[in-house]
Amino acid sequence: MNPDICRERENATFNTETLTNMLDGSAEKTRRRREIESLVINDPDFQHDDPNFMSRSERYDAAVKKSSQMIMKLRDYGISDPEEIYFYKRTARRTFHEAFGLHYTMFLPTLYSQCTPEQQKKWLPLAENFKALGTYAQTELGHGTHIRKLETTATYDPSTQEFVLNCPTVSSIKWWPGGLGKTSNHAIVLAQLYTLGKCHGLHAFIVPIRCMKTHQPLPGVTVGDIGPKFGFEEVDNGYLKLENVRIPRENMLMKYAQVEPDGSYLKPPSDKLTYGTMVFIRAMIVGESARALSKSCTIAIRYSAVRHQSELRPGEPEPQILDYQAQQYKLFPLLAAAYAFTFVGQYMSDTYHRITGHINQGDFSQLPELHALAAGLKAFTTWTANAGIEVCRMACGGHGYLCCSGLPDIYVTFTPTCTYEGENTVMMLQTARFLVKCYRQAREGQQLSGTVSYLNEQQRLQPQPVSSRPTVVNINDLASLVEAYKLRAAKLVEVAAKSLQGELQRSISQEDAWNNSSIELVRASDAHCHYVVVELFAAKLSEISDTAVHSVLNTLALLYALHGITLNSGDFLQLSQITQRIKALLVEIRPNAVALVDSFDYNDEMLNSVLGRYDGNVYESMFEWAKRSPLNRTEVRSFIIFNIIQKK
Ligand SMILES: CCCCCCCC(=O)SCCNC(=O)CCNC(=O)[C@H](O)C(C)(C)COP(=O)(O)OP(=O)(O)OC[C@H]1O[C@@H](n2cnc3c(N)ncnc32)[C@H](O)[C@@H]1OP(=O)(O)O
Ligand SMILES: Cc1cc2nc3c(=O)[nH]c(=O)nc-3n(C[C@H](O)[C@H](O)[C@H](O)COP(=O)(O)OP(=O)(O)OC[C@H]3O[C@@H](n4cnc5c(N)ncnc54)[C@H](O)[C@@H]3O)c2cc1C
Repeated sequence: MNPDICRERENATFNTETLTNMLDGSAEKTRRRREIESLVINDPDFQHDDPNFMSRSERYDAAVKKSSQMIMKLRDYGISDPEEIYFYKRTARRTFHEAFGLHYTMFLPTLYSQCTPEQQKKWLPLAENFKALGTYAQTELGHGTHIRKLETTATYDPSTQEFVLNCPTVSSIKWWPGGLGKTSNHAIVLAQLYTLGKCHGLHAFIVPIRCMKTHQPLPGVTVGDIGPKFGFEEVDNGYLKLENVRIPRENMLMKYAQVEPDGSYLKPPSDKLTYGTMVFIRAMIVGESARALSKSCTIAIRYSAVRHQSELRPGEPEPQILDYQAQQYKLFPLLAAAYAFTFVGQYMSDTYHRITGHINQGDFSQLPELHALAAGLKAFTTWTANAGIEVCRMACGGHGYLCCSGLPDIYVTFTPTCTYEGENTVMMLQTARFLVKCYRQAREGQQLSGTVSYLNEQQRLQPQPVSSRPTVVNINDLASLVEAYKLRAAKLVEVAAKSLQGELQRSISQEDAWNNSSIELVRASDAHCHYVVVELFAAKLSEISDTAVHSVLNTLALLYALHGITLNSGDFLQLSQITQRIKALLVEIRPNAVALVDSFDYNDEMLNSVLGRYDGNVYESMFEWAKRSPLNRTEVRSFIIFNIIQKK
């Protein structure tokens, strides 16, 4: 064990196991999680070579094999709890995506949430036993964001009681769905529904695309892989062109909307229920932001504890780079954000399941807030985590640029979360749409609830416009900082609403007024989400009984809130002493930095990082990893180089 990293652990002021148990929910949950992870770690079937040493085809083949093995092994172990399945898979997957990922994350959840009981009876056994292997085909070459303009059509033929699916233009070809290119034999296809000559907008259909016996594309189906990407190399994101493909009427997902045998259309209680799977994934991505950022911080902080470089005081030994204030200022606010997002991810998942429970009982009243919250927090946390992973990589110097550091793979796998499941800017605008509506309701005296109730508070403090009220902050008191973030959010929502109002008074259209206020609208959503994160971090602290853990997390929460003020100082009164306070907090966190990342409890296999190894033996491991590179399997035949030199 590297002596530096041993010393770091000896210096910690709290018990990492206590914090790990808190993050897991209990000591028993930690035990069970580790037990499941060890099933993978000790399984020779999962000890394979680094995908970075493989071609794209080899990576895809390995991913399919691993997906298949996981299915069999989970069955053999009798593991069926979704959270336990997740622990098993994320250990086996390491940083990479699963070949059957979309089947689990979107195909199955769509069947669960949008099939009638009869349809579930038919499709769930097929899907749960992987006879029907599916994906979610919504995006087209011409449209990803603006889904009301998707062009694929599903036209009802009452004479045969079938839908005829077509991609009428090149821009209507389905493009991007994960697992579509080679793996899936079915797809949930989002298409414009036409019946009795009328268009009823976007609906979901189960479309067989490959023969379940031969796996060959079915008649009228052109399908394939879209080619190499920035990352996701083991995933066959694909294209799908449908030409007069006929499916039975019963293949339209009819839990909410129906087409009768005669073609008559029965509308859903809300036309946004078709969008439900997207809200689910957005809500789950918030937790993925926390995991990607916490893994990156684990790697960068452990490495920074064992890396010695440069000279802090002449004549003294080279210090650990973690002792540089600049390195702490890079990493510790990200460590704080990783904890903040861990708590927000738990809150978002709980909120999603609570509200969808109400929706399943027919109460749709909280759907708008759920959509706005999931959209905003998905954008806010992925933008922060995306940038943070790169800061962690660069904080590791040259070795961070090596694939064996794990950071390039974390980055290229995580970065599309800023785009997929709702491009972040578009999501922030969706949240703004909800905030402006709530602001107007508050001004009319309506009582708001949930995460926007602060807009009522600010109205009561009238007549001073929010924007004119000074932000007085007690920088040592988290409650005071939460208030500052609340006031900032209220201020920026008011600024955005007034910008819209001003535009409208110039008698331009609502749409142009909206577009001309987009900067203020996005900033208002960003401020709202930032307030929600700070508020949830503070609320979590009140649940912690262990004083040592409470103290170290309180320090992180103060750092997260104060650092956020310096990043947005234009929105707060710049408090000159904040920087001094941040410096003092960095010093306070320094002895606990390694223990804080240890508490995330990522085993080496899952971390997949030579720099972030638990034992800190970085250099020896880097050398061993490099020697395994395929390029080192053979010596370059000298005459090749010799001939090149000769030709000069
Ligand atoms: C491991 C995981 C791998 C995942 C891989 C990635 C998978 C994917 O990427 S799948 C494809 C994802 N694609 C998307 O997310 C598309 C993003 N675009 C959209 O969601 C929509 O086009 C959107 C929201 C931008 C605009 O939708 P549109 O129908 O035009 O609505 P819009 O006119 O803006 O608003 C109308 C109303 O609908 C509401 N609304 C919009 N979307 C939703 C929703 N999902 N749920 C509830 N309400 C919604 C709005 O709040 C608004 O309400 P109100 O009128 O009360 O203000
Ligand atoms: C790795 C990966 C996996 C994917 N998997 C799937 C999948 O499994 N199934 C699936 O259906 N799709 C999938 N997608 C597609 C993904 O959902 C879309 O790429 C995403 O919704 C963004 O849409 P777009 O590509 O059309 O971007 P665009 O909307 O064209 O975005 C381009 C730019 O236009 C801006 N913009 C667009 N509209 C507005 C607006 N109203 N106001 C202001 N600015 C705007 C955006 O902010 C952005 O800057 C995947 C994509 C990736 C990268």
